[in-house]
Amino acid sequence: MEIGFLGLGIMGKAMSINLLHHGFKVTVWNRTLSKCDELVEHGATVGETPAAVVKKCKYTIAMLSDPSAALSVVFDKDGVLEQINGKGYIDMSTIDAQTSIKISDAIKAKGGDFLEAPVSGGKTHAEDGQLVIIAAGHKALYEEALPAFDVLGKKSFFLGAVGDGAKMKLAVNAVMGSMMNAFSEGLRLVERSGLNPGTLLDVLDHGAMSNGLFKSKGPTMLKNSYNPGFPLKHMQKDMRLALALGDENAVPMPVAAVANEAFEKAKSTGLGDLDFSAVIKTLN
Ligand SMILES: NC(=O)C1=CN([C@@H]2O[C@H](COP(=O)(O)OP(=O)(O)OC[C@H]3O[C@@H](n4cnc5c(N)ncnc54)[C@H](OP(=O)(O)O)[C@@H]3O)[C@@H](O)[C@H]2O)C=CC1
Ligand SMILES: O=CCCC(=O)O
Repeated sequence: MEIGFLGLGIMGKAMSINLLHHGFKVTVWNRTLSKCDELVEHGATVGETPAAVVKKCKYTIAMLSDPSAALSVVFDKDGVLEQINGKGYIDMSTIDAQTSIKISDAIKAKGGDFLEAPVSGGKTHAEDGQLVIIAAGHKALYEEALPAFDVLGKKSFFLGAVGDGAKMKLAVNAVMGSMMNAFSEGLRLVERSGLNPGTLLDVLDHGAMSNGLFKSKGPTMLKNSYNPGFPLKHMQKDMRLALALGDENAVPMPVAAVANEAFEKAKSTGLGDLDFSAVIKTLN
């Protein structure tokens, strides 16, 4: 089956290569078109615009940076809406529920089907097909997309109405952003107390807080290496959107609010394009 793929950043590139390696025909588009070249080497075809991709494919996946990018690709000239009649559109970007519903309503009004399917898991999970997919929206489209989701991820959830997947993803990242700040403080505390931060990783790993995040980010943070797996600017976007969701639901989120401030500070000092673990640098 031919799948369209819009957005070849860190995640989109890994995900579309994975689909190609598993025998899917993939037509790609990226705002910076030159990024499609590497995908062509893996067997992809290039569409000149989002509309051209949608026209060619039964369903199209998008993996874009933020709500404004997600809206632009759908609503702008040569965008998804122009060719969506009778087709499926699956937005896997991390965006807020309101944006997702706006996209869904427009697509349905033009005769298309919509599924939101944000993911938990980062670059290496995308490369290894180990993402966790948190879908909501058109159930039949979810079922149709399962062969692709089975390649991209290790587990897929279907939560129901459009917006519910987006909200769940924001809750997951609110926890992750808060954990990263607590972890950073622990590492600095141990270091400044004259202890070996490597030992902290070991102690944590043998206790109740052993987890994949500390295991994957701890060693690179000790090497002061912040090549972006998950860009810090996107984590700050997720914290901002999660806090707005908290506000809508009258949920106090003091821990996430402080974590958001740390990511905001990191962004304002030029760390936005580094991995989100670079937030530890705000503690220098
Ligand atoms: N990295 C990670 O670990 C994870 C990321 N996510 C989420 O996935 C999404 C993508 O993340 P990631 O791949 O890391 O991000 P990147 O910054 O690497 O890629 C962003 C993509 O969005 C495109 N884009 C940005 N603005 C626009 C616009 N106005 N119009 C069209 N395209 C645009 C970029 O195009 P161009 O190349 O032209 O700039 C690029 O293809 C985000 O929502 C992120 O929160 C979810 C789970 C994990
Ligand atoms: O949204 C990004 C999540 C990154 C991860 O789960 O490793």
